[in-house]
Amino acid sequence: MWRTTRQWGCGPWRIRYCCPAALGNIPTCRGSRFESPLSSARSRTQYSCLAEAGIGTRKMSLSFWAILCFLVVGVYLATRRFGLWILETTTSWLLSTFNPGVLPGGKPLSGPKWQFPNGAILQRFIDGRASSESWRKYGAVYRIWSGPHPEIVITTPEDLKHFSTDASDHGKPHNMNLGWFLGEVLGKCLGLLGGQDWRRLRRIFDPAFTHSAAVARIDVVDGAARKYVAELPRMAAGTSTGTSHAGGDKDTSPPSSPFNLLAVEAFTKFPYFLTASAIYGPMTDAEERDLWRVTEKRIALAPCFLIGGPYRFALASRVFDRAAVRRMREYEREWRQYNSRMVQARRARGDGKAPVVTYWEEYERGNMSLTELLHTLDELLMLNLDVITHVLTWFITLVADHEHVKRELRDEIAENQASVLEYLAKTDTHLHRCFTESMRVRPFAIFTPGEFSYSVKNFHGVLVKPGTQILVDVLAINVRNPFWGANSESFEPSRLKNIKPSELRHNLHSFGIGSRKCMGQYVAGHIVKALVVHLFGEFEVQVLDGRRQGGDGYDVDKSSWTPKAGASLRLTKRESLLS
Ligand code: HEM
Repeated sequence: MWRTTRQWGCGPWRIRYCCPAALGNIPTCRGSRFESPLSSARSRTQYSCLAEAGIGTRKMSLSFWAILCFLVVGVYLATRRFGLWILETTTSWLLSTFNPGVLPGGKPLSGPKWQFPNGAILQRFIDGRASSESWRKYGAVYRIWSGPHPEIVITTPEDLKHFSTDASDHGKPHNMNLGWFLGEVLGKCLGLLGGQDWRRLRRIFDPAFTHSAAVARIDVVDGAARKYVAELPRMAAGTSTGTSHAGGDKDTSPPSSPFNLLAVEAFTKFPYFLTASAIYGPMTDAEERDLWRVTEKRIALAPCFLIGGPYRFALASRVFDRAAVRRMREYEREWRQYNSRMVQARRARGDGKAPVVTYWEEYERGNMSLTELLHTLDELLMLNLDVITHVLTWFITLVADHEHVKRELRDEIAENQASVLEYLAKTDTHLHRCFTESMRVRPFAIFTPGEFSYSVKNFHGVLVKPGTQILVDVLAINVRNPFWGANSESFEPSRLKNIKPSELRHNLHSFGIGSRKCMGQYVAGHIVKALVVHLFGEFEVQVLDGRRQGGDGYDVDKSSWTPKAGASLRLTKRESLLS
């Protein structure tokens, strides 16, 4: 029995399901049938009208529900199909209208649409090579988005030259335009600071990485490379790919030659621990193990830097992914403790000259904060782990895969066997040309991290606002640039023989521009070249797997933000070229 009127819907769609009170009677209502306790004709008439009205209402309610369902399903499907498109199109329009990054008097600017949830960050870092190619359609200067921030991409040597004119005064945007999560790990490192703060930190950290400091350590680097290469057969026995060519069950004894290695697996730790020893001085096995343990925690945080969305904001990160924030805080704590322990150990063994001790003293004197120190140490080690591994894996893969280049390198190594240390420091050698050429064709970042000028920049008529981040499309400069000729994509170190360094300034991007050039370039160069010399001096190295059918393509390891060589190599011991 109904005692009250029931209604669904609203406005014209409001339907009375059963309305006895309107007639002053109380019918019993069973299902959709009305049964009246009254028997008069009037009552019957009233009830028959009501019954008709009930049937009409029922029909109406059925059509209403059908239409409503249709609408709901339609909106749902349209949202699924076009919601993202609507969101991205609206956001792109809003951003390019209210935050264009360029001044109205100049040429208009186009570029790829803003993409959910972080602009073009993933395409830029994870799929840089394909993006650089597909974004060519936007012209010589175009705009991409980093979250809500406009970033202007330049692609020609003329614009790079113009951008470099005030390079010494370039600034860096807050947290590289990547948001809160990255800022908590790296926001105060020297590479992300500008102005006086950058100058202050660079003065503190520079001395251990100058050209002369790097040359003074070259014997350490050479000795470590020799030892590492000698250990490779043993290491191969313990890795997933380190199988002896002879086949058979895997055992842990060094494989008989030849044996196979994955380039990324085999050549990650060598440059890492050598860079670490440039900061901490000689390290024990336990210290290396501890460092690698903290590093693994840090590696696990890296995706949160690029995904964007909630990770751009403190509160949203905490709400959306509390576990990631907890892991980040845990890493912070362990990184601080690790460095503090290392300083104590150096002081205890009387090694006051280790750079880490000097850095710590600067912190104790108040010349930099603990956050600046720890973030910069992270930059030197953790952030650059991917960079230097990238360079090394491509250097080895490309040389191994070009017979004439490899032959020339072996001959040169043999000629220089009596003076390897001087050989490693030289820059007018085939070895150095191979190093530069591999960075030319396989840059670690297709788009530079970026920086901004404090003055208006006019690129092909586009007037970029001061303070807007500007990126260089490295592939456009290093490869598509007419300066490099028709076969610019191929790995041909001899092409560098007759090019003056001044000509390379705006036609090659390898270690950055102006006074913000890479601080670790000499140390990194020696490490990478030393390993290559000993590797090719002791082994015949061939690319076993990872070459794409046709052309110069190779498999790429995309497990991190730099696209490292994904090749596996076959190593065969040969008569040593080194004394
Ligand atoms: C062969 C390997 C390396 C290459 C190709 C390389 C390349 C670069 C590039 C292109 C920049 C400029 C980035 C920008 O535009 O903001 C840079 C900056 C920097 N690099 Fe490297 N890098 C390498 C290894 C290293 C290593 C091993 C270290 C650590 C010791 C290091 C420390 C730095 C620092 C501190 C900066 C920031 C400089 C500043 O802003 O003043 N790099 N590097």
